[in-house]
Amino acid sequence: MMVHRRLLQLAGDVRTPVAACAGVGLAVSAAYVSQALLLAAALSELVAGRYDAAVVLLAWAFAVIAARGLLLWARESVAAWAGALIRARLRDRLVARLGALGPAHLTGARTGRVQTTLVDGVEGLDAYFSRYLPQVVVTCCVPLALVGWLFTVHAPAAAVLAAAVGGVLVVPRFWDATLLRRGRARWAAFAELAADYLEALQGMATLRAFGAVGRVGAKLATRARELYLTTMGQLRISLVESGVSAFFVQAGTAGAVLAVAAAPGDAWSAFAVLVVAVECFRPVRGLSDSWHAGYLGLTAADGLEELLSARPAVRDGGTGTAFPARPEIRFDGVTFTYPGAGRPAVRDVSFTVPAGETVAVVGPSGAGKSTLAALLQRHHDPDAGVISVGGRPLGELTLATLRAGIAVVAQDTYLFHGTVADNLRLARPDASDADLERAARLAHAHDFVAALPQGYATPLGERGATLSGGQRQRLAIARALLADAPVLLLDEATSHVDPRTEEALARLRRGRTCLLVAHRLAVVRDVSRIVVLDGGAVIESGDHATLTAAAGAYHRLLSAQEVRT
Ligand SMILES: Nc1ncnc2c1ncn2[C@@H]1O[C@H](COP(=O)(O)OP(=O)(O)OP(=O)(O)O)[C@@H](O)[C@H]1O
Repeated sequence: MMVHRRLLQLAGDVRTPVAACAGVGLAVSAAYVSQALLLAAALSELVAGRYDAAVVLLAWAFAVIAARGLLLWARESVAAWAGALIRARLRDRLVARLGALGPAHLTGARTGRVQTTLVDGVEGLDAYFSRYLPQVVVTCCVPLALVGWLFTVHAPAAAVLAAAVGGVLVVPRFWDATLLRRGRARWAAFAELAADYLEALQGMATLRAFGAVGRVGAKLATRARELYLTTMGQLRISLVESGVSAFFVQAGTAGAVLAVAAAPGDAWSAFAVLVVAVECFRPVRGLSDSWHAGYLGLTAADGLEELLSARPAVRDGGTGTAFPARPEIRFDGVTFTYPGAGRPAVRDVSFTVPAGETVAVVGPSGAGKSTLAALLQRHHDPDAGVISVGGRPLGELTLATLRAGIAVVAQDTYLFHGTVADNLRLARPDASDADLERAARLAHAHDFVAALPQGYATPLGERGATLSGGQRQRLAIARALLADAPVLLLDEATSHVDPRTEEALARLRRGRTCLLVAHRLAVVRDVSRIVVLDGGAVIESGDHATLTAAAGAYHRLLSAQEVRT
């Protein structure tokens, strides 16, 4: 019986559908038992020569058979309904959990593993909760109830059956720990294989460019073999379990017959023992039939445990729901080290972005620019120092308020597999078609969108694969315009842009407090102040003119880039 602590906890979330499946399962068992006992009673009446009574009992038995047909149909329908409900509830819960964990979790975990949990894990749990767990309930209730009743009819046979039922329920438990261990190994192998496949598909162009397709194919084949070996290991355990169960079922039935032979009673008790010996093991056979459902659920438990017990990088403990209008942004002595990293990514960083103005953070690769952007969005919290908007520390606002107050335009825009309109409405689901067009016009995106085969209703393909980088970025600008957030974060968004995109970006910045992160100084224009970051620390700050005149780090960075270009 594959029951796992975490799966039982999760069952609490889907108590009603699981209880409904178990209820119908018990009703089906009751129908089997009633039919068998009616037949036993009819046979004993026949032996006694009371044919009329036998006919009435047989008629009842046929009625029960018809009712059982209906109950079996109901069991399938309820299992399908419960499965759909369970899948939806679990996915909602897991997706909400992923949302709370944020990008900080996804940089630590392999996307393929998370995807395996969300898709295969949830599918596995559907069958576990809608079929296996209800059958566990039936298996625990029906044999015990039947054997208990049989003690009132034929005590010696009941004692033999009680021992066999005890054996079938208890002895296989000795293999549970091994089964769980092998299940974990199998899930780990399965999730790693899925993650490797996803990575190989996503990086196919790079693999081909470096002639590495064959090598990666060989690695995938090794992984697939590991999965095969762990699956076979688990199946071997299941065969031992099935053998032990089959032994107790056969031995119990034979022992009950021998007990009747040794102490024969009337015809009714003999027939009753025979039918109970069959019926009390029927749920056990049903549980063996659902073995695969139990096994899938058990193996998925670890992936779910990993996801559900992961702690979010930041706590959503704020209560403020009003994002300040035209706020000033302040970084005050901010220090942050990534978990597991040896040294801080940013150290004692202090600067201010005045309300409605733009400040650029520049610096070489690894200087800490993206880390500051991530801290502003509270993907992480600083270890020391405070970041505030409009005088309020970020932690005072709810995460939803904070994120609604900051619009982000990055160099590499993520577009989803939907239409242009769907992607724009990500920023404002209630935006009208006219709103979309207005934002797209301001972002200089309308003309190319209108030229697409279905205009705003054109599907964009995965990650917006059917558009150029510049077109994707203009859609991102339109999205940010629609969001109408008071704070703007431009993360390398000004690099490699054409003049029309630059004009759209300038329009977007107007009136908003903007933090502009840039690697190349040539793209930093029209900003109030430049903060030069190196090795995680602010080494200089000022406007273009003073920094150039100072001939310091900014000057050296500028000269180096001019030489390179
Ligand atoms: N998830 C992470 N875990 C551990 N260390 C990280 C992580 N992300 C970044 N770092 C480290 O933090 C430091 C700052 O990185 P960051 O990405 O902020 O630099 P950057 O200035 O944005 O660089 P680039 O211009 O190349 O994007 C680097 O030393 C980097 O290796």
